[in-house]
Amino acid sequence: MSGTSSTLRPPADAVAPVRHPDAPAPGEPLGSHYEHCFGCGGAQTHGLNLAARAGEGVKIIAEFTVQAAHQGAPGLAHGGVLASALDETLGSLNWLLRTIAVTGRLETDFVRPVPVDTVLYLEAEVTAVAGRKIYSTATGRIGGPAGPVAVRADALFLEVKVDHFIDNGREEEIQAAMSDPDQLRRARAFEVNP
Ligand SMILES: CCCCC/C=C\C/C=C\C/C=C\C/C=C\CCCC(=O)SCCNC(=O)CCNC(=O)[C@H](O)C(C)(C)COP(=O)(O)OP(=O)(O)OC[C@H]1O[C@@H](n2cnc3c(N)ncnc32)[C@H](O)[C@@H]1OP(=O)(O)O
Repeated sequence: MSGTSSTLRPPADAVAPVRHPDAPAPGEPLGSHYEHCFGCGGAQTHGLNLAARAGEGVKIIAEFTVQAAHQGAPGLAHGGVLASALDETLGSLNWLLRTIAVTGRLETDFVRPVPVDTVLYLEAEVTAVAGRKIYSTATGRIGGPAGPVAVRADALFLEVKVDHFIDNGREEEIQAAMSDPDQLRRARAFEVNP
């Protein structure tokens, strides 16, 4: 069973996404946007350690290897972890638009079980933009980049200002991030007019 709810269908006045001229070149690794990010941060022992790179157009390609710490049923990846991998890949599209956006809605189809040690080959693409709304879609394949689809998702991201994090994040981490020049540099990479 699959399907997408009407809130994830772009409105009639939506426009095609535009890759920002200063976006990372196709093939370029994106690195982590925040070292403590569960999805891409190197400082998270049980995180996904998802490695993403820019694709052509407004596309991202990423890989994630399912670890024993990611199990739900014996020897199988937890569905929430797989949804996180899709969410992280979709979130990485921000690098190509140079926009800061957060997930508003994420709809996931779990098509095939994904065993521990499996490499999930992920691809995400922005399909349309309408004002602050960014519509995107992603797949996760197993057995190789052209293997069968195991998971897929459609999403709506909402553009936000950096204040979204400053106003809502726990004080301790916000202070640490704001006093880290490397973190500020990464945050600026998402802003059109840094
Ligand atoms: C100095 C420190 C800096 C540190 C930062 C460093 C780096 C960060 C930079 C970039 C981050 C980059 C990458 C991140 C990568 C991966 C992470 C994965 C992504 C995530 O994991 S991120 C976490 C999960 N995410 C949230 O934590 C969001 C919580 N949430 C909210 O914060 C609000 O909910 C928000 C902002 C989403 C909306 O709030 P809002 O007030 O701005 O907007 P509003 O409600 O007015 O809606 C406007 C129009 O969107 C429609 N709309 C809204 N929500 C909708 C929904 N859910 N479904 C369908 N339609 C929706 C309305 O219906 C209306 O539509 P219309 O205009 O047609 O009426």
